[in-house]
Amino acid sequence: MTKLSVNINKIATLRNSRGGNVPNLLKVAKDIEEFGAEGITIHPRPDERHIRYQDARDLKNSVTTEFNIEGNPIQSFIDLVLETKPTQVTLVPDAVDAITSNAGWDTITHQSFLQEVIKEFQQNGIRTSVFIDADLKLIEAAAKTGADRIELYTEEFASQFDLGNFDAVKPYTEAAILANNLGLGINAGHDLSLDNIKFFKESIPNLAEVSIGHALIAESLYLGLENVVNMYLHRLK
Ligand SMILES: CC(=O)[C@@H](O)[C@H](O)COP(=O)(O)O
Ligand SMILES: NCC(=O)COP(=O)(O)O
Repeated sequence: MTKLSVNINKIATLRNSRGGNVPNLLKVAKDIEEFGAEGITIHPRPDERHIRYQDARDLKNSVTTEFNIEGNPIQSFIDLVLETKPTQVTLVPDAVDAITSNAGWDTITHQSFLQEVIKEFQQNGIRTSVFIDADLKLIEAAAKTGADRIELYTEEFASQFDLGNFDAVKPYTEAAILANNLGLGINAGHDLSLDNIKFFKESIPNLAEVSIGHALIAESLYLGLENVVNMYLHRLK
């Protein structure tokens, strides 16, 4: 079974556009859990344009499913994660001014840095995951960082799927087989949607978790949040 973790960045974006507390991020997260999602993901960015650092603290006291915090391990992010102690931290090498995540880690170049931060998170009881492209050399190097899991960066798959190029999943399948052999757990995310999730899940052996935000919230505008969460759960069975 693959767990669904809903990324609520877009709920915070909507809230921040008016400066008040509508929609209420904590209530939406609670409702998403009640609708059946197995996790809540946030990706605070240094400019706090959507998720604020205080949101992470508030959510820690309220989320009862798996809590996943994603981000680039700059010192303020490391401090926030060590303070809030989520279930999982997903390390993403996003530039400060990136509109959204646009690359996975070079686990060869940054191996010793990753080893160091991963060790610190693990010593604090936090599961670690490394955002990564479906590249076998980088997956091998990811295993050497000591990470518990990888998160496959699925943007390339999603854009090729939209074009009807279903073979684009092959590198992800191969990456997952290698990761399984190396003892790494497998997560995935970025641009996954109701259209592509079933095919992706069926192509990836032992897919532990997907985190989905942008498409899920957009789909909810038409279909409703509860329906959409359940449609994902159905496709992930
Ligand atoms: C790592 C990843 O792919 C997601 O966290 C994505 O970057 C969401 O962040 P935004 O909502 O800021 O686009
Ligand atoms: N880790 C991926 C994530 O949390 C959501 O990405 P997206 O669905 O907003 O592209």
